[in-house]
Amino acid sequence: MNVVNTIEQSVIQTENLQFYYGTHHALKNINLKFEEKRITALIGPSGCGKSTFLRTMNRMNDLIPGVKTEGAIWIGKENITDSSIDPVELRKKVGMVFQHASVFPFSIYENIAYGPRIHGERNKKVLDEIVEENLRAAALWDEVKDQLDQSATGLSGGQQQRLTIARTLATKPEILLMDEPTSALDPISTAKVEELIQTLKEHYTIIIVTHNMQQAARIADFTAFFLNGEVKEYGQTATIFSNPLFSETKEYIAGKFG
Ligand SMILES: Nc1ncnc2c1ncn2[C@@H]1O[C@H](COP(=O)(O)OP(=O)(O)OP(=O)(O)O)[C@@H](O)[C@H]1O
Repeated sequence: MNVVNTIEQSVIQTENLQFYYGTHHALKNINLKFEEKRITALIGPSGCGKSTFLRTMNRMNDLIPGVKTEGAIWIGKENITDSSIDPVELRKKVGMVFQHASVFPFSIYENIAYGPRIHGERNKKVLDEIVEENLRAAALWDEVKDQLDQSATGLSGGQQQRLTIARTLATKPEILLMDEPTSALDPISTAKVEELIQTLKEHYTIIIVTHNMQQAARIADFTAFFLNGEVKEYGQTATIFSNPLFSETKEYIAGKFG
């Protein structure tokens, strides 16, 4: 089943999206609209296609040999599955945060400044501003402002994840894709990252894969339940969790399979 959200403010929208790993049909006719400056959670059992779907939205799957995408993914008027789209430019607009924080083995400062510098920014004052602005945006500034020259690898797991988010924000994305961003974190770090994600929706459209049902219920405005490569059910999170249409959704949320 495919449910199209009727709200007009969508930033990214898939249309009859199909995805194949060789002969394996991993995504089947996905039609979803993601509303601007809202958090959408993608939930569903292992292997149902959540990560594959997330990766189609910034063309990360292109790197895998033998894959095929059909249908369209619209960002504004652009179909980003089109071969004319530069994936490097696309990934600036559609940033991605992974399960494990991927800090560079450099200083905290350099983790943020590196990207803008390789894109040509040489002015130290401007770089200082970029570092501060993005560390603040990722709710990390107060914790690290006196140790910017120290190695990022010395930070806690939760701080490293927020640093990874700060680095992603420095590319000025519109859309943030998050693939289980807290699954490797302890409960306190998870709470801080969740709080951060909720503040980020003021400026960004966020799509997050999570196996943590409480997390989806806490932070997501909308939820899409994936099953066997299809969107089985989509709607407001409160409705999906309290009054789902399908028994499969209800059973998955209740932890009866997964
Ligand atoms: N690189 C790949 N090559 C071939 N098949 C793949 C590849 N990555 C994923 N698949 C297959 O595609 C299907 C969807 O996988 P995907 O990782 O998207 O699911 P998922 O819902 O994110 O699972 P999980 O919750 O366990 O991360 C699975 O059958 C998986 O085995």
